[in-house]
Amino acid sequence: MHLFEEHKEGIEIDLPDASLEYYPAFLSDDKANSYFDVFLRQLDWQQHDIKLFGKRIAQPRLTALYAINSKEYKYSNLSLKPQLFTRELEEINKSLFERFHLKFTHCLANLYRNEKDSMGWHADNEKELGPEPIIASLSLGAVRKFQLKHSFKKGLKHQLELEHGSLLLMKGTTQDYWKHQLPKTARPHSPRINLTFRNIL
Ligand SMILES: O=C(O)CCC(=O)C(=O)O
Ligand SMILES: [Fe+2]
Repeated sequence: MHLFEEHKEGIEIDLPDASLEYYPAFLSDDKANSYFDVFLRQLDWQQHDIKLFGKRIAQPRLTALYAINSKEYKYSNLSLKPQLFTRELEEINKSLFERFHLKFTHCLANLYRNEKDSMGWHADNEKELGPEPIIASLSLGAVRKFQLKHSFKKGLKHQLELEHGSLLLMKGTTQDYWKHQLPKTARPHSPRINLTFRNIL
């Protein structure tokens, strides 16, 4: 009982100019397993092209956008039209409100099919997210490395492993001062799903 309670606690990741909280067991293993299966089947996974140095290339992952409204989300030269939250996404959104009193309108889902899929260095600082956006990032499936680097102070970096059922909250000035990425890896990995809940104004 006591151990279980401890696991529900968040860990503050202490980095300058950032505000990061990591909840290793935000979801129970059972709940995380069932969400992983549901989202893998249920979400409308698409592979979009992005422009990189003037060339069109396919994003090295699949994505799907969901929301409580029909507001589009623009990022990396893409404008995505959301579908309405599924019952399970609504359930998670509700639990984020109950647990943290955070409200989100959108969920950008990412599917990393294997170790070759990745997301490059970026900050989630689109102006529709408003100043000091809060992003709640839920991880399901394979454990992957998540890296952060300071945008202005050279050499300042951090790395963590995002576990099955874990939640990472990025708050405050994190997006103003830090970039993050999910690198590809050499070691074989099974699929990973990441859900990033965001509030789009
Ligand atoms: O997959 C992850 O953990 C990161 C996803 C991310 O940074 C994003 O969707 O903006
Ligand atoms: Fe991001």
